[in-house]
Amino acid sequence: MQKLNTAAQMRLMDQTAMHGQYAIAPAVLMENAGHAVVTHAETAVHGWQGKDVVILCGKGNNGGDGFVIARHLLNRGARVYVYVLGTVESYSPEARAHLHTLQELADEETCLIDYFAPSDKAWDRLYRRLSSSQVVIDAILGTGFHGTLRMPVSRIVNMVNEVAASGTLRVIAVDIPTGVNADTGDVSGSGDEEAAGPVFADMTVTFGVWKRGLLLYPGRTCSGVVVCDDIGMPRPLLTGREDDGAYMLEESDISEVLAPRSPDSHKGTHGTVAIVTGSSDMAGAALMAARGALRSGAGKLFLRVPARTAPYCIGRQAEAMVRGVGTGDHFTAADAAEIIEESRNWSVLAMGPGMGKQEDTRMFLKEVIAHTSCPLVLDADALNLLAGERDFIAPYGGRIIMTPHLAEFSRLSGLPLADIKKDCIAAAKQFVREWQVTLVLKGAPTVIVSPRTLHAYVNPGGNAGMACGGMGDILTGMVAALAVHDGMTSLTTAACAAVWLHSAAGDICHDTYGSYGFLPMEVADAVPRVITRLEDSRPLPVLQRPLVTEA
Ligand SMILES: NC(=O)C1=CN([C@@H]2O[C@H](COP(=O)(O)OP(=O)(O)OC[C@H]3O[C@@H](n4cnc5c(N)ncnc54)[C@H](OP(=O)(O)O)[C@@H]3O)[C@@H](O)[C@H]2O)[C@@H](O)CC1
Ligand SMILES: [K+]
Repeated sequence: MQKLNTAAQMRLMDQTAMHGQYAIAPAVLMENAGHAVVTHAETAVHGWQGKDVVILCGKGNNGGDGFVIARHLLNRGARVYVYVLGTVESYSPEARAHLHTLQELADEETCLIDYFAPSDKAWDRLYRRLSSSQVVIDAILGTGFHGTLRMPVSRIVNMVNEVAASGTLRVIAVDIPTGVNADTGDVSGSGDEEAAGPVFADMTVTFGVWKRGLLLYPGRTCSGVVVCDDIGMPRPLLTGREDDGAYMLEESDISEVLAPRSPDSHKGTHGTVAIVTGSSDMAGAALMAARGALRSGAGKLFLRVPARTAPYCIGRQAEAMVRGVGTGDHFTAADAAEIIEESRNWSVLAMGPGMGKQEDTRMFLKEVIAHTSCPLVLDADALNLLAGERDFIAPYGGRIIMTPHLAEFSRLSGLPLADIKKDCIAAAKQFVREWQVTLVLKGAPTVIVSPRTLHAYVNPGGNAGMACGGMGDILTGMVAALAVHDGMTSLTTAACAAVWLHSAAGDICHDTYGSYGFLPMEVADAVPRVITRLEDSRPLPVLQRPLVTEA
């Protein structure tokens, strides 16, 4: 799991490293940061030897990193053209010290320093320099960026993007591309066509831990390949958990919690999953949720649909035990007692996909939520029906996982879509604080929030081919099956595992089909392959390791 920090958390981390108990000299961290960029980017630019490199150094510490980078590039045989956008006096002591060293190395041949003062001539010179170079280092702004890029930075960034678009210039961003908000992934110029956009980098070398903006869209599209270097930060600062924590899920997090099946297990051991959903014109949603659960290892699967929907479901998924409930084409309050009674034998109950938005289905739903005791997964129409029902839901929140996509989340929470998109982690946390449920906010990326810790877990996987009706229904079934999987310590853990497996299965389909036309059922069918891959990569427990290995 990788920590995802905000700019403020990064500042605190830097301050603690430098001025707290660890007392690391500020110039040392900057030195390590600059050196890290040169090292990590070397392969991406096919070696520095003989390269012409433009280094754009802003007036903050991101610019200071640029001075260090210039020095190391000289040692590796590059020619550097350093553009200094601040005044010498305005730099921090450590940046000024590194600039001083660079000034001592300046010459006409390999190390040109340009104290950039905008004029027609200066713009022209910069454009020509960018056009004749192979690499540009974006050390203009880092975590200190806010708002919309101002002159002269805005014009410099436009120029970099224009020249890079011709394909001859590689763009390496220092810490985060200039113009990307480190907290939210929002970018300069979004929603304002007149304003300058952010730098579009081929690679970003980020320091200490990931910044949230590198993973959240649209910032993610600007970051290229991201490499994180610890730059020698003390380990407790890199791994410590913060109150307002956010973390990026990794494969190892999931393989850790997906315990291997015991050889003497049976279907009863692997959870009895119930899916109570569907309506007459949406039987497919119920079937897809069922397939998601079955492909994720549900031991037994009960599918309960409205009576008139049942003929469309019976026999379509042979492993599911299907029965119609009531007499109509949607659930009504009168159907609740039957489901509540049956739920005593179920380990988990999922509701919502294709359920319809009838008023009496709302009554059904509330009755079932209030009178069952197993974990509940609520998706799609269940969420539409529960819009604004915070006070009703919160007392049951500890056993509820809600899985809205952005539009459902907007209806449910009452938050405008634009605000959610602007800072989806903050919106998700605020919601969980109030509703007390485990939240899976589906989107690119999907964010999971725990009601116990309010930590947010961001899933980096998945692809545009998954933007298709039915993908969410598959996930609903997967979340339900994993909620009762051995080894899941909480509903949040199960939700994280399901989301990660779902996207990894989607990525397998993407490898086969590309971004168009693979089906939700195919994603479900790829899940066992992902689980097998995880099992194969898991180190054997000590007792299962062979004592003698043959040479
Ligand atoms: N020990 C450490 O701390 C370490 C830090 N490190 C490095 O420091 C970086 C953070 O440095 P930082 O805090 O100095 O901020 P930084 O990103 O350089 O920018 C500040 C300048 O941006 C300007 N500015 C803001 N918005 C703007 C806009 N819209 N348009 C135009 N200008 C705008 C703002 O101007 P102002 O708005 O204040 O007038 C201010 O002058 C971090 O990303 C990492 O690279 C590493 O060396 C490791 C050790
Ligand atoms: K930068």
